[in-house]
Amino acid sequence: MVIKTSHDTLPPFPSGLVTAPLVSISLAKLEAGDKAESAAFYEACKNLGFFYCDMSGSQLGERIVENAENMHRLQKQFFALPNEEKEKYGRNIDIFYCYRFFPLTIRDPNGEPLRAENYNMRKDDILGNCERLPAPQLILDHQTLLETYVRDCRTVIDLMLNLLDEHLGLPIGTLYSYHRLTERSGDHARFIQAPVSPWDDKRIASGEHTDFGTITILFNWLGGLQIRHPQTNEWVYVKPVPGSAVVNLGDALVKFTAGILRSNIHRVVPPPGEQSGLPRNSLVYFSRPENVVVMKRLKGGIIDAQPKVPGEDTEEEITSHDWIMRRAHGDLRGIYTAKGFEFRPPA
Ligand SMILES: O=C(O)CCC(=O)C(=O)O
Ligand SMILES: [Fe+2]
Repeated sequence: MVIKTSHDTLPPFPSGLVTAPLVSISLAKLEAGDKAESAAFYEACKNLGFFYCDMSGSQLGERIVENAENMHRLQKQFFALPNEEKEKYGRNIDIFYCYRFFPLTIRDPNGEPLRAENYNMRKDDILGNCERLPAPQLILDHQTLLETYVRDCRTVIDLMLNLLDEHLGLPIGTLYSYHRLTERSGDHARFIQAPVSPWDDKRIASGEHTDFGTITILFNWLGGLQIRHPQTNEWVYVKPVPGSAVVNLGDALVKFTAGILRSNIHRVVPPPGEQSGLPRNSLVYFSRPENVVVMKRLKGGIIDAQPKVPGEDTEEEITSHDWIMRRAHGDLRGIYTAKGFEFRPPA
């Protein structure tokens, strides 16, 4: 079944662009224990670290797609709030979560700099694992949607973690034991909005990154996401596919598996072709290890046979919480690959 989404209300992704070689993995088949699908999933996790997750035919998946559309409507309402209102839930509350914006050099008709914006909602706030950070009434009014969305994304991620355990030769439940839903972690849902803006090499270069958590579930409606093709090193577009999420692995899984799994570098550029005159939204669910987990290779299974990663012996022990903060704001900016950590100072 093709799930109804709002992609067809927007101009189409241009034909003729070089696109990334993402395989499509069926959630319904993974849920049904299909061995060939599970093998294809594991290959994608080792080779590109990015794949489409086709949600059709899965009750859970179809609810996620429907709610991604509801979240998309909610994020447009949120970003349409007056700037002063959004700023009440900004850096004064938390340096990482809540509302963040980056003023651009382009201005609106009133001379105000346009903003690239995001709004980060911690899973622990949404699930009641901690005292809630203040949030606008609009967000509080959508608690059921937010909670369902978080739980559903995590059900998909937890299924994938168990499959990874199996392929890595770890006891089933090993990876989940570092990602328990009830424990504090950096998991969060993110709304993203970029205004219509011209191509800007410097800004785009400063946005190249790998995700630093575990597994990311992404929905977007317009093109603009690009990954660096691991063989050709060219930047290639990831075409949005209605009814599918883009799933990618983050650096925590590279580190836990000493480089068996892959987190691919990616970036976001202005939407291509006919889509270029539109603001761009995306919706992301980031999963991350529990705050207290120490970020180092796991013991057991085929990980033990992995060669040493450069720098592994001399690296200081760091918890997931500190790793995220230092990756986001501090002295650990960069990408983490099978070759080790590559420092990338902000442009
Ligand atoms: O907007 C997108 O399509 C991707 C966003 C992304 O890569 C991120 O927020 O980490
Ligand atoms: Fe990302």
